[in-house]
Amino acid sequence: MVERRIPISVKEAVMRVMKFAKEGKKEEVSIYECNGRFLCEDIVANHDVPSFDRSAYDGFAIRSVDLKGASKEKPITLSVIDEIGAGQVCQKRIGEYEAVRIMTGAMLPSDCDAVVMFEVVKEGRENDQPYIIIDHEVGKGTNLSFQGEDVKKGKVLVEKGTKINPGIMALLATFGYEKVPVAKKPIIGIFATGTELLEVDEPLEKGKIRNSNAYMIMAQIERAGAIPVYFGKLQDVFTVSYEAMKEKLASVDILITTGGVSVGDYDLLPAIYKELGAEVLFNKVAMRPGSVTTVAHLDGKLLYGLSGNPSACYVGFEIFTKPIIRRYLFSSKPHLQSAPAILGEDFLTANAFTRFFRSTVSWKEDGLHTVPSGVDKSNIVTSLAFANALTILPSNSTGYQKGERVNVLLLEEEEGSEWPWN
Ligand SMILES: Nc1nc2c(c(=O)[nH]1)N[C@H]1C(S)=C(S)[C@@H](COP(=O)(O)OP(=O)(O)OC[C@H]3O[C@@H](n4cnc5c(N)ncnc54)[C@H](O)[C@@H]3O)O[C@H]1N2
Ligand code: MOO
Ligand SMILES: [Mg+2]
Repeated sequence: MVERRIPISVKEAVMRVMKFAKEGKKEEVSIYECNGRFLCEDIVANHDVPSFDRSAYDGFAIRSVDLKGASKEKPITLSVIDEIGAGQVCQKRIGEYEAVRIMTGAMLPSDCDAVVMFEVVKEGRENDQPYIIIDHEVGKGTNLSFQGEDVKKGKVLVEKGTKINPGIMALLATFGYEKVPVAKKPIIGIFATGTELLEVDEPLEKGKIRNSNAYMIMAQIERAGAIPVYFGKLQDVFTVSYEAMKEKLASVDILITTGGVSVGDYDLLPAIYKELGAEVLFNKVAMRPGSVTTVAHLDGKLLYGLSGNPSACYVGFEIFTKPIIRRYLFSSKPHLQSAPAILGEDFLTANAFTRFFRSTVSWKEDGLHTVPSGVDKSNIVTSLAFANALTILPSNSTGYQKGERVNVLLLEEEEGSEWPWN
């Protein structure tokens, strides 16, 4: 008699996996190599930005008090006693009715409190001494960029676990991070199991298929921020598969297999977990696709038995493996980001299990819309190419109608969610 498996809810299954979530190791990499990596420490402003008051325009630094009462009828003349470009510092004292020619970004001389742009003054020269005539009052602080206006020292700017993007690169450089503290990428091993599998360079044969899961999972691992190591495919032969898994487990942080987790005669993973002495966290989840997803635990390492069916394999990874990788990368929002969306098509079949249909979401005037990205069956591979979301349809007996509000999990969004399963 075949083993009867009792399905547990997706939420329960994710909770069981997340009990093993931990922050990974840290390393420092050159700023040249950190784009796309995940910060393992918060980035805190270690000084004010800007760190001095500076001119926001090309013009003249003045003392606003000198221009009190200036008007068209009563213009005021200031003697220009120095000139500074960005990076230069004025060494002179600026006295009554004196000004300094100043360029954008240059430090405001300490005796001045405002800048007037070139465009609004009249320039002249007498006895080789330049002067300016101004016909209006200028308020204190005009045309300045103030110390700390951008950010004040001590502020937490970017939290650990955030993926470094071009804007964060600018912050790292601003605060002098020549070396950047990032999470070490976990190493995820992959075996594709199945006697029917051909490698990508092999011609098709009767009864055989090309192994697509390994390449898909490698790309999903990279998208999650980890390093995939593909150990090749395994025939459905117990001793060979067992020995190979046992050997490679030592060299990885997580081991993924695809296929062989259901109840078929050649589904060997349940017996392999037993022989390895691994604790199986679950082997049936009330979800489709991916109901056979199995996760086991051995000596601090997780073993993922993802389904052989491509769509089930894909979804199993995104729901159960990605958050473990993201926690490893220090994220406090490790799960896929969830968002409300409007169902773009009827989905009228009853669901005994929660359904995650591979979807294409797009913005319209009234919000995010979701439509299937292809046929909704777990053995389908083509729908995956166009999926940028998984639409969650909780189990019900009536199905769902076009226009209904649903939740989607966004596959490409960098910022995840803390817990999308409530
Ligand atoms: N009696 C039952 N049969 C099945 C059940 C069940 O509950 N009772 N569950 C079904 C569900 S649901 C799924 S999903 C599949 C899961 O099968 P396995 O995870 O055991 O995977 P395999 O049997 O090895 O393969 C399934 C399918 O996927 C193809 N495959 C396998 N590896 C790859 C690969 N690397 N690239 C592309 N395609 C692959 C394989 O050829 C099979 O067609 O079980 C149902 N059966
Ligand atoms: O695990 Mo299966 O994907 O539910 O079709
Ligand atoms: Mg099977």
